[in-house]
Amino acid sequence: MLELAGISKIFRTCFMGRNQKVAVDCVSFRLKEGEILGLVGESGCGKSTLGRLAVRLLQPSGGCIFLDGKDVTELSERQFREYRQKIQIIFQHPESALDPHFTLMDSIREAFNRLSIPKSEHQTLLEQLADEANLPLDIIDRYPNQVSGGEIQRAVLTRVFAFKPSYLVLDEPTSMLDVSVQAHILQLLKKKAREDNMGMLFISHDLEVVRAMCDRVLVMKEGRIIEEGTADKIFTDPSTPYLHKLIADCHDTI
Ligand SMILES: Nc1ncnc2c1ncn2[C@@H]1O[C@H](COP(=O)(O)OP(=O)(O)OP(=O)(O)O)[C@@H](O)[C@H]1O
Repeated sequence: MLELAGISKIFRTCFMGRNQKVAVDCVSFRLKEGEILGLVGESGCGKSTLGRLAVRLLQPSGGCIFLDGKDVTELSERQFREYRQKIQIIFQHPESALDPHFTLMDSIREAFNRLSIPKSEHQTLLEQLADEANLPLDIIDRYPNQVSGGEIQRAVLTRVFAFKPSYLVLDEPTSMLDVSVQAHILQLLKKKAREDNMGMLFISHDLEVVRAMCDRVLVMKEGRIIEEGTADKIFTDPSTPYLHKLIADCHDTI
């Protein structure tokens, strides 16, 4: 279980930190292994900040993060290293996750090396992971600028799957991809959640996708969670005007 308890993030935004922005305001939720939890809300409400807090890319201003029962909030970067593999994040712009000077294979191999996987096992493991992520092996020696956005995202997934994470934060993972590639990657993620019991925090503007993907949904407004429920309940019976408007705006853009 990944648990965030009363998590806040305040950004100090000008000289001497005199201006401040409360991006996340005392948010609590639990994510079970194998569960896909959606996070929706208007632009700027704090979704990405919350995702980054969950994987400790940002240090919270208050509250606690528990990973499988262990309080990891105050662990140093070195102490957190053993947990880092358990919780991974995938961003909207896949190219930002890969070094442009590395081939796709170099980036994947770097994960194998971090995991101290013997060289003799690299090829078999690569074939297995690339197959899962639908990454064609004939493009593996190319650089990120020589492949499509969908192929980069598949390479990112191959790399991330190598860590066998228990939890994955997905921050708009397919919004830059065309619709057919998007559908394949979403299917793949759902299969992974179910078969490998991976818990996923799925951040998206696309409420249709959230409805199709998620078991439960959190609705965020101005740094707080204002509504929470099963995907069916949230979308068929929204209880706040804010969520009504989000749903209506989403239909208008389709
Ligand atoms: N490093 C930062 N310094 C100062 N303010 C920040 C920083 N990062 C985010 N913010 C502010 O915190 C608020 C929440 O930002 P965040 O990116 O989490 O929103 P979001 O819901 O993910 O938005 P979007 O859907 O547009 O990506 C915004 O007002 C943003 O301007």
